[in-house]
Amino acid sequence: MDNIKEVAGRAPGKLILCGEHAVVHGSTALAASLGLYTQVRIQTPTAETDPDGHLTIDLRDLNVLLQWPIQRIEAAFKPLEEFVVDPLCVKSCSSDIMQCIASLVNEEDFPEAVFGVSTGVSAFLFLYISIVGFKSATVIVSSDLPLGSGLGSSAAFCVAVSGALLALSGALDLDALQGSWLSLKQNNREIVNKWAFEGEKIIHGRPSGIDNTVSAYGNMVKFKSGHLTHIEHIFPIRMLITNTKVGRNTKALVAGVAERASRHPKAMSAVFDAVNAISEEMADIIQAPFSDDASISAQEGKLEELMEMNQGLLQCMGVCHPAIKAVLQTTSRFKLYSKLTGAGGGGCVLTLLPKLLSSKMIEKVKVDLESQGFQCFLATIGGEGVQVSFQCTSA
Ligand SMILES: Nc1ncnc2c1ncn2[C@@H]1O[C@H](COP(=O)(O)OP(=O)(O)O)[C@@H](O)[C@H]1O
Ligand SMILES: C[C@@](O)(CCOP(=O)(O)O)CC(=O)O
Ligand SMILES: [Mg+2]
Repeated sequence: MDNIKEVAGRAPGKLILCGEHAVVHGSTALAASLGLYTQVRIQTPTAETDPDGHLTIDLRDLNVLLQWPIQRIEAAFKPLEEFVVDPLCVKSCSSDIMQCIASLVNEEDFPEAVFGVSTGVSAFLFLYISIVGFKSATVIVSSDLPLGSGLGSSAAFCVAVSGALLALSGALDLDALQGSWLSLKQNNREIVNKWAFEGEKIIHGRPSGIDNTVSAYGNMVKFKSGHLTHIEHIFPIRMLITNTKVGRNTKALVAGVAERASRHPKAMSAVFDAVNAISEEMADIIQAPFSDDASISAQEGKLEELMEMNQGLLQCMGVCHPAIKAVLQTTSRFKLYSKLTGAGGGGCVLTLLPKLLSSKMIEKVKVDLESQGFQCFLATIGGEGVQVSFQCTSA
């Protein structure tokens, strides 16, 4: 019998092509996975390497290392009369559970620069204790994604953590091949996605579920009121991603849009309806057949117009930022169309790069944006969703 020595999970970030924020209020949105991943490695110690039992989490991107004795975690959860550890029974983090988690997290003195880390740590502890219980482990998290920039790092974190923990618990139906990344079966993706959504709730407050869904399933999805439709994405889409490097927090931005919607219910409902129509049209264009460069250019022209309209409506929702406007102005000087992606308020902006745009011109746009202090990159769109891998030792 083999003993699991290390389990890893990895999950991609995402681009929202259309419909962010409105999707929280029931509109359709369109998103694609990104070829940038968050990786979570879980090492299980032996009685010799950790005789007293600890849970250690090493958040490499934030330079934060936390450790709790397992007994301390058990003591924190003692007030809960019934706390069920069951990887197959997905539950929400109740206020009682959150109080126990807060008693552990509040003991930590996070540096000011990593404000926001406590919600990620709380989500991690909730998932860990719910899925594997009061067991020792060292968990190492690292990501290719910029955190808090609209590319779904929170969802990639929750999906990768859930995938790795479910694999460790034995709840996934896998043909374990050591060392290689394993794709999950549909029913396994579903349970990873459900747990990740519960984690994302702790980080976002009121998530739509689109980010964790596209991270779990990969490729391109259309999403509305919790329902996912896979999009056949044969149309070639190239996007330049520009990170304004203005930090922001999704939870606060989502709450701000909800407040605006409660102040102006009729006007905002019209805004959300318009976004719904734009997302539906965009999905149709992406799935429509195309024959030659001329038909591609015609479809790109429509996508550009829809992106411009979506950006205008995001401004109506109050989630733009002067840095985002600076990116829009710069790219429009090159006759390119852009929109913010994710929660806005800073973060990343997408610019559609038409198929016939030369690499020399793309370079010029990048140089201009980077001279203003922004960071530009191209990334592949529509890759694999969550994957797991194992390293075992023979007992
Ligand atoms: N690699 C990571 N390590 C630790 N925490 C992470 C990581 N990725 C995401 N998080 C958590 O997610 C939060 C950022 O989520 P959010 O504000 O939704 O932005 P986004 O999802 O657009 O990156 C961070 O403040 C942190 O709590
Ligand atoms: C604003 C929203 O539509 C997307 C947020 O994405 P991100 O956390 O900024 O990557 C919120 C959601 O759908 O849960
Ligand atoms: Mg997020």
